[in-house]
Amino acid sequence: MGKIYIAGLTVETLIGVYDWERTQQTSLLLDVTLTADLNAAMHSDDVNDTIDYAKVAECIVEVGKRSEFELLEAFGNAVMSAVLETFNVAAITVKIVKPNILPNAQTVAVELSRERN
Ligand SMILES: Nc1nc2c(c(=O)[nH]1)N=C([C@H](O)[C@@H](O)CO)CN2
Repeated sequence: MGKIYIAGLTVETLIGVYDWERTQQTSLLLDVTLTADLNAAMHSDDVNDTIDYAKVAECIVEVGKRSEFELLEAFGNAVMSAVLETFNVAAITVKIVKPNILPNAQTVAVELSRERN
């Protein structure tokens, strides 16, 4: 097993509890950790034998484009479902950072994890 990290991925999505948040998309920053078997790629040096982090990033950006959740928790769950359905990963952790939303904090964030059943 190994880990693949994507840090600070910008994802635009409609998200928020309040009416003023639902008139335009918000920029979120995602940190994603994937647990997967990387042994084949370690030996073959072939991107087809691993989890292509560029494709994972594209997948997550697409989830953002088509979703309109209220909570970071629900958006994060949709991200994890999409990645688990599309890629051969054993586990995923997603930290979703929402900047500049509280007057007295730089960021708020939620971190969620799921494993393949
Ligand atoms: N645990 C959470 N708390 C809150 C969320 C959220 O997504 N998860 N969202 C909001 C509002 O949308 C916030 O962005 C502005 O107040 C409030 N609390």
